[in-house]
Amino acid sequence: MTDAPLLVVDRLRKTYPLPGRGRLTAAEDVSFTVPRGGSLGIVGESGSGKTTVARMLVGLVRPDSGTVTVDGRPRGPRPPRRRSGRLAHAREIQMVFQDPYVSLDPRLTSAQCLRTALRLHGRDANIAAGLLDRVGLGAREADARPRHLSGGQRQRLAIARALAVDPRILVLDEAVAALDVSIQAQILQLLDEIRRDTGVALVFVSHDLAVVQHITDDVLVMRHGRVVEQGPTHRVLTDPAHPYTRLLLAAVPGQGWDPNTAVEARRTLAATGD
Ligand SMILES: Nc1ncnc2c1ncn2[C@@H]1O[C@H](COP(=O)(O)OP(=O)(O)OP(=O)(O)O)[C@@H](O)[C@H]1O
Repeated sequence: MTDAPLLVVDRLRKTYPLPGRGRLTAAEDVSFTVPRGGSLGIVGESGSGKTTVARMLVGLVRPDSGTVTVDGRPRGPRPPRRRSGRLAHAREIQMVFQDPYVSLDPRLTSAQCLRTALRLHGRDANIAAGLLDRVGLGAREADARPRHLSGGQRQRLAIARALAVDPRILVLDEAVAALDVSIQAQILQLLDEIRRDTGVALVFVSHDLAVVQHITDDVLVMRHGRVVEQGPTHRVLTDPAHPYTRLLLAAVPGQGWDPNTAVEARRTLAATGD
């Protein structure tokens, strides 16, 4: 066990071609670290580049430049060719998406889905029941196919499948955004427990500050592809240094919330060109 960070992301950059000429910079100079068992939130509005960064971490998007290193091992721009290398690569980082429905095989029951993932990674398929139990799914859900599960149950299954691989890092991209608030709270609590029990590190991508508030140690605020602020979540959310972070906080509905204040804050920020 060392004190070196588990995940080191160094100056990731990604551009996409724009229709006609030129390129859009979706991520520019994005750097951060996550300690073993740590949890980092990546927040920002729609289009700020969060998903692009998350996808570069897992290898679904190829960066123009920059590096991702897990436990001292640089991740190549493409998954390794050999099967053993590919499996080891998948064990480093797993991703859970906003809509698990599209990433779950509709033909498999929950138990079959987990057993398949466990076997693929050379693990004991008999621990499937324990994993289902871990995420709060019972015998009925074990035998159900995804279309017969609720949104929250499907997300629990997606988390269990990611855990079946025994990953070092779990990247969750808007993983609770489609769920209603009470189910969101249950899933967030579950993730927090899993982190404490297994030591898996979490990277939590969300447009919702309330979501990262409770389950992340550190937060990174993105705007127009750049990191405008990063630091301990409590500090950033209670004493934000950047006007854009203040704008995001003003936009969170709560007691006494006034949408006009949020709209006005945005106008001011746009006018300063910050
Ligand atoms: N495959 C692509 N081709 C071209 N442009 C893209 C592509 N993927 C993303 N973009 C653009 O890159 C920018 C960042 O998108 P990204 O999805 O990373 O943002 P985001 O913060 O995750 O937003 P959201 O919360 O809406 O998903 C956006 O302007 C988006 O239109």
